[in-house]
Amino acid sequence: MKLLTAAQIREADAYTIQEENMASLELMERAARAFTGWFENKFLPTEEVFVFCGPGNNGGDGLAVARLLHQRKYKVQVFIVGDTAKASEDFKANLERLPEEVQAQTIEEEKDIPELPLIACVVDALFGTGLTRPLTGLYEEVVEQLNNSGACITSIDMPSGLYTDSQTPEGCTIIKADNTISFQLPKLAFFLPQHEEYVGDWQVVPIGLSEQFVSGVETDLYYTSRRDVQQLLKPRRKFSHKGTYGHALLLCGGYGKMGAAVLAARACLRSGVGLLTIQAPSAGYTVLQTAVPEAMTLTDPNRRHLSELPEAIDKFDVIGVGPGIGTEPPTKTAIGQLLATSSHPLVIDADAINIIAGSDRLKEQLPKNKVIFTPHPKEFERLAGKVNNDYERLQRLRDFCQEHQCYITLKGSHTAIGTPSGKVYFNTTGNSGMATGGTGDVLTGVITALVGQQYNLEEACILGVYVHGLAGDLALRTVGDIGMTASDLIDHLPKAFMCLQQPMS
Ligand SMILES: NC(=O)C1=CN([C@@H]2O[C@H](COP(=O)(O)OP(=O)(O)OC[C@H]3O[C@@H](n4cnc5c(N)ncnc54)[C@H](OP(=O)(O)O)[C@@H]3O)[C@@H](O)[C@H]2O)[C@@H](O)CC1
Ligand SMILES: Nc1ncnc2c1ncn2[C@@H]1O[C@H](COP(=O)(O)OP(=O)(O)O)[C@@H](O)[C@H]1O
Ligand SMILES: [K+]
Repeated sequence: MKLLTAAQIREADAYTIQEENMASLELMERAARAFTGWFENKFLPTEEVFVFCGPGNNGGDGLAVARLLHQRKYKVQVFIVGDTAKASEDFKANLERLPEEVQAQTIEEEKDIPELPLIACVVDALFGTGLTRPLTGLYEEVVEQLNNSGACITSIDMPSGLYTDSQTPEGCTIIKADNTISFQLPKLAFFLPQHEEYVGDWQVVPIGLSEQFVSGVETDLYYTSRRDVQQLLKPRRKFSHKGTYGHALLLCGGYGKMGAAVLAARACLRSGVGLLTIQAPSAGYTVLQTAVPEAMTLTDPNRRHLSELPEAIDKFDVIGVGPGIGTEPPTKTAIGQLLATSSHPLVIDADAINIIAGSDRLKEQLPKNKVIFTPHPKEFERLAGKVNNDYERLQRLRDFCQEHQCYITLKGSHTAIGTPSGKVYFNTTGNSGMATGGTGDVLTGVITALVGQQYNLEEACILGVYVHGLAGDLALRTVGDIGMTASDLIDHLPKAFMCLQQPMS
């Protein structure tokens, strides 16, 4: 699914209004109804609701929401901040529609800002996607007081003060929402870790924006929906055999880190690979043969770390390398040989990333359109350099993928997948239970298996990251977030694939 900029969202609104031959006020009413539907499911009508409205259409939404909540028996108070002389037409229309019983006050100076009860329910309708500059003066003061009030804040469309798709200048005041309910499409800002305390939990509610407009609009930013990945999933064929689904090689494990090889291997097998061979330091032989009996095990001549590539490496369809391998000099040499000689797709993780990050020569040797890197942010920084904020990191991700013609899954709460053509896909599955050692090794195994099954590299990244997060979400239901381990993810991979095989309701 596409992510749109604030400017494109404005165009989508205008296009929809024209296409459906309706008044813009009607689209605002739809938005207000969609928001109110979510609100009713979340908060009981016994709640006293304080709606803070700005001068634009976001404020107009707030006024419409206040009216709808009043109709649904909530006790509502409205506060209009600033000068309404400049207010938008739809704001003015909704102000007129506000029933007399709903108290509406104007905040014209600091002393007008109300003191809220200890447990207050606030709707933030100050600014949405039309924000053009940092909040100052009265707006800044209101937002600061709301943030300090301890109120439960729900933002309409955007937390007020946060830029939709570019870096908000340093030190600006922004609403710290508990929930953000966004219209039709999530906004780029929601996917960036630096905005966690402002956006809170976000959800999207549909308002029927023109599908024709959205399908025609140009963007290189996407987020993955269940529907997107279901379309990628390949059925297994009746007359297929293990040779149909690829022979993967994992170069993983080291003395004291043989578990990384076990996790990657078990995840690879649970993701549909036909055959799996692991090459690991000889100290791992018994461990691997015992823990992963389905895999074949080759031993490196070195007892403790990887020092050689296997013979006949060409027979493999894909090679996953990195988890647990360390950065000893013979391992560095082996990684250099791999990059120089391998004609296969490579899934490169962990210490293999660190080794390449430390050598410009190795970076130059990266085979084009054959490599997937799976770094966490620290590994990415080693590979691509330091950045000052999440927007810079995103740009660096695109630049690196384009320069080296590679794929990168930059791991995190919303893993960002960069492609050689400069596209970025944000993942939408996963949870904080996955923030535990070994879950990255699992991802390496999953993606390696998918490449082995002839998914192209872009598909393997998108599907692999999604199903890995989905396994985490399914594990959440059985073991919760605190007790979740990487092995739980592996155990839930089969169920995750089964979920994707179910038709969407
Ligand atoms: N379009 C539609 O049909 C639909 C839109 N919808 C809703 O509308 C929202 C977008 O509405 P919007 O474009 O009116 O922008 P909004 O966020 O209310 O703010 C703009 C106003 O604020 C002002 N301003 C900006 N920055 C400022 C600052 N720092 N400090 C002070 N003032 C500042 C700016 O005036 P300026 O001074 O820049 O001329 C202008 O007056 C969107 O998020 C969604 O909620 C839905 O109802 C669906 C249908
Ligand atoms: N808060 C979170 N929400 C969703 N996914 C997460 C979260 N924290 C970590 N993950 C996922 O868990 C994995 C962690 O990988 P990584 O840091 O490489 O772990 P390790 O090196 O221990 O295997 C990544 O796939 C990441 O996206
Ligand atoms: K808002």
